Amino acid sequence: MLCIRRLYSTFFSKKPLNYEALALRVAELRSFERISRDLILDYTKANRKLQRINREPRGQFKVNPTERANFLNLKVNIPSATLEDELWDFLKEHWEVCVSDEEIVAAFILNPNADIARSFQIVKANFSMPHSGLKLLDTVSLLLRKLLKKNDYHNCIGLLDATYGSAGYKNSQKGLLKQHFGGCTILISALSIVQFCFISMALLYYLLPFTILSVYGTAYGLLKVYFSSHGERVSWRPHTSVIHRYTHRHEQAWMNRMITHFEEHSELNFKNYHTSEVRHKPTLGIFGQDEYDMFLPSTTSLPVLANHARNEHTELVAKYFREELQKRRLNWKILKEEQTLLDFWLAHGENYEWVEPDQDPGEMQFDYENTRMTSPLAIVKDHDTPSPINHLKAVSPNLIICTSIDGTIRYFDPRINRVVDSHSCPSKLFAFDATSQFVTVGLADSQVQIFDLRRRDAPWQSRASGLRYQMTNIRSFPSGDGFALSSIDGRVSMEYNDTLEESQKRNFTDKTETFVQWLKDNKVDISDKVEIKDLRSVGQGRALVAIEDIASDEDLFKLPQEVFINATNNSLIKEYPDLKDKILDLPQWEALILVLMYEWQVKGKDSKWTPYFDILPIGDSENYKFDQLVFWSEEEIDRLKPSYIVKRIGKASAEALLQKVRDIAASFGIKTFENMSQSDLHKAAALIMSYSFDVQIENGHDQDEDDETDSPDVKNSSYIKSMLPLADTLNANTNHHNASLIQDNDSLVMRSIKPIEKGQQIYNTYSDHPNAEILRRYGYVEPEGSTADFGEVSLDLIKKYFVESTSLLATNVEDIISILLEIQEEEDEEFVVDSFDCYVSGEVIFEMCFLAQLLTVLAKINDRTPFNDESLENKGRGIRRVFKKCYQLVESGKLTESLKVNLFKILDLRISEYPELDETLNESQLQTREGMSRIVLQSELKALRECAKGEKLFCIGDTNYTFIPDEKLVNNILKKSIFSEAPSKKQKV
Ligand SMILES: C[S@@+](CC[C@H](N)C(=O)[O-])C[C@H]1O[C@@H](n2cnc3c(N)ncnc32)[C@H](O)[C@@H]1O
Repeated sequence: MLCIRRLYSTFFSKKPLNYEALALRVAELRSFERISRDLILDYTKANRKLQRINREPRGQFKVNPTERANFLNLKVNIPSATLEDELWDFLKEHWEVCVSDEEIVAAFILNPNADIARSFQIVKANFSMPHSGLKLLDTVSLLLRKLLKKNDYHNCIGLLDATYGSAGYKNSQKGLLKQHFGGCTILISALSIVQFCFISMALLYYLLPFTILSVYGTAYGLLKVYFSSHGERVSWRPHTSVIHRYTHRHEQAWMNRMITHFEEHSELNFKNYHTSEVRHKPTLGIFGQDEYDMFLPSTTSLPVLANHARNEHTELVAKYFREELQKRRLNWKILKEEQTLLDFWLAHGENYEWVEPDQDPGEMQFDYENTRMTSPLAIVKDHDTPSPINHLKAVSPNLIICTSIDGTIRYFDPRINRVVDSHSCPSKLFAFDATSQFVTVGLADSQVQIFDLRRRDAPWQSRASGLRYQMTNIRSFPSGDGFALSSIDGRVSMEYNDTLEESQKRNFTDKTETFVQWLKDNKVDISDKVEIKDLRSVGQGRALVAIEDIASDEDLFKLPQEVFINATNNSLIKEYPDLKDKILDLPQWEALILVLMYEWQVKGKDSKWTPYFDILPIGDSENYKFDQLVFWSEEEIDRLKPSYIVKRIGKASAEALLQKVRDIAASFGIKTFENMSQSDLHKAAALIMSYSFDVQIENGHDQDEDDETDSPDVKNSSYIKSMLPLADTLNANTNHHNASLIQDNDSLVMRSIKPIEKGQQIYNTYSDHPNAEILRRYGYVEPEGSTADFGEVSLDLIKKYFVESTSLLATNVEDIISILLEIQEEEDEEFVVDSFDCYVSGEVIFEMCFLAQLLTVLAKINDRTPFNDESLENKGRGIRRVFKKCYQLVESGKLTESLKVNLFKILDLRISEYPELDETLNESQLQTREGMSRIVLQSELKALRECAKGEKLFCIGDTNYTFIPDEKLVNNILKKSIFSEAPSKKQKV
């Protein structure tokens, strides 16, 4: 028997198997009495085997398919479709046997070549066959699975309707239920009758309904629990009966599978759902609100995913599913863990990988942390002193970016488990976010750096954030074109990733507009003829420009006292009235630095002057320009040599002043005032130096004289050092000065002092300073030269000249100078100073002529009667006589001929100390520190050369000096013995 069965089971598929052989075997089959299921199964296998052979490339028959079909007139290559048709015909011939056997049905439908309609037909027929006992193969499920693989949801649902959802099936299920119900009732009744034997009839009468009810009640409860679909994508709508749930349980199970499949294959799974829907919703409330608690994204909100183009088909299928679920009393529901993920996502940002549909989000987080804990080698191995990771984000399956507080950013490739790139930021890194294009980090000092992922070696942008305090978080906009920043004080700033230039421009203009509005809100009256313009392109920051022609003496704006910041108008004394006297007792500088620091640093954004600070270099990084000499490095300062400005920078006195301010602030006992940073103090001091005004208290505006060091206290001054918004927006230029600040009762008015044409800049004056001093105080230079430019000749150079060029010895010269200093004291005349100005007008300060005249005459006297070895007392006597004679000489409008020669030589000596200067500097060079140094040197050199021309050297004031021979003066002086004490008349007698 076994032998016959084996024979039957390989009747068709035995070797050799080809089309001719199979056809012969089928013909042979006609003679069989009864066709067994094994034979049908074998035929199916053989037929499919031939189809498979067709698909395989063949070694020997490398001919094209049409030729192959007729090779040697043999039917060696019958198309699969023909074979499949033949198989179908064969099955139909033996339909009854086929459809009653799941194995045959499965063999037919599982082949890739099987036609769906035929599969459908055969499965449906198989399903409708009455079955006794357990089915070994669920052909419906097999076909459903196959259809799902092809994403053929319509046929899936069609098959479901025709099988598990069909009325016949449901009725059969109901029948089954009834049978169970009947069976149970009989069983309970039988048990009750048995009980009857032991208890009284009356008791049975009461007990029977109770027993029946409790049995059915328990059964119902169990069924309900069993069919309440936990953890599935679809669930029964409320109030769906247990009977319905029971009869439709396969339908529900398959709908669940189909939807999960659809979501995963259409990339509509939960991860993508977040990115499409949730970000538009302010709360999570939309989930679980009603029974249709999961919405599929609409066409417009569907995410555009790189590899899964969204298409209308997806939309239609989604709609179709919704309708089908409704029909079946089913809901598409959110899963608990997804809700958790959603919370997690909202709190931590997206891009956390959603690996499996039922993955625990907590685990995902853990996994990432694990990445750092379990793979430290990969992450830190190329760093000697690794700092712990403070942020981490996966921007793609191939790239995880992690950062450390020390400013390191590392790029980790999870595929190879290695850090593939890393770089460092200049300071501590507090906040981070990344998109597929940009990495944005928040650093110390409110700096933000944005890196383009394609070029990570240098930041794409570095900028100051809009926030003052330490950043806590950064979140990139979903659109990727900007980010939101938060800081520890609870502020949030929104910023755009536009190009640096665009963003700076926007920031700059926004700040100016806010400032102008603030001025108007504070009753600052501004003429319509002026406007604040952006002149950064020419290195002048903000500036006031005429937008209409302006006549002389026109008011350009009027500032009420309320907008000034000074010792009497500030929040510090308003909030701490007890400090008022203390502050007024301070010198001007100390007082203003303190009140300014309080407004800027302690009050911060709560200060009334915030919009003003936002346009000052201290608050506007785009207008950040602290080029005053105190900010220059030693090397930069060296470029200013031989200008004597290098000796007057005043770094040490600035430090001392700031230390004093610090001590005073500490004595105030204000906690928030104790942590002033040195760099902020420097900025405040530099700001006051270049932006403050000295406002006269009684008699009008008194422009700042040199009060940097010894100013009296505020209370006893005739002026008060003040910050004047808008007035300090005006730049200055000694050549183009066209407006001045004038006191007008309680207000200050900026008034034009000459006609100003439309488009011209309005220039105030910062007093008449040469370029070197303008640079020291204000950090800029006038490229065409200041009208007040001068070069300088030092006392040391004059001494050196006389020692090297005359008979005077160095010690003698020193004695002469010390005696002259005494005379200077006695006579209250100042002619021995550290350096002498030589103006660009060609004039020199007269004191220089006078000193040189004295030394010239003394040298001539020394030629005749050397006095080097005389006692100091004797020298003093002689030098006093020379002083007197020279004084008389210059008073009579005369100088000696040798003085003229010596003065030219001294000037030449000074000029020779300057390097050769290349005259040509382009616009951008002019704005660099190097360029400005050169301008300073050029300005000084020009002044010295003008003087050396001699045209105005001896026209000092109203006097045009004439020259006499030196001998004449010397003879006159030496008429007496000048270095020995003249005997008194009494003694003579
Ligand atoms: C009182 S503020 C004038 C307003 C300033 N431009 C601004 O944007 O805030 C003085 C500062 O302006 C700049 N400044 C003034 N006059 C200038 C000029 N003629 N050329 C270049 N910069 C000038 C210097 O940086 C100086 O420290």
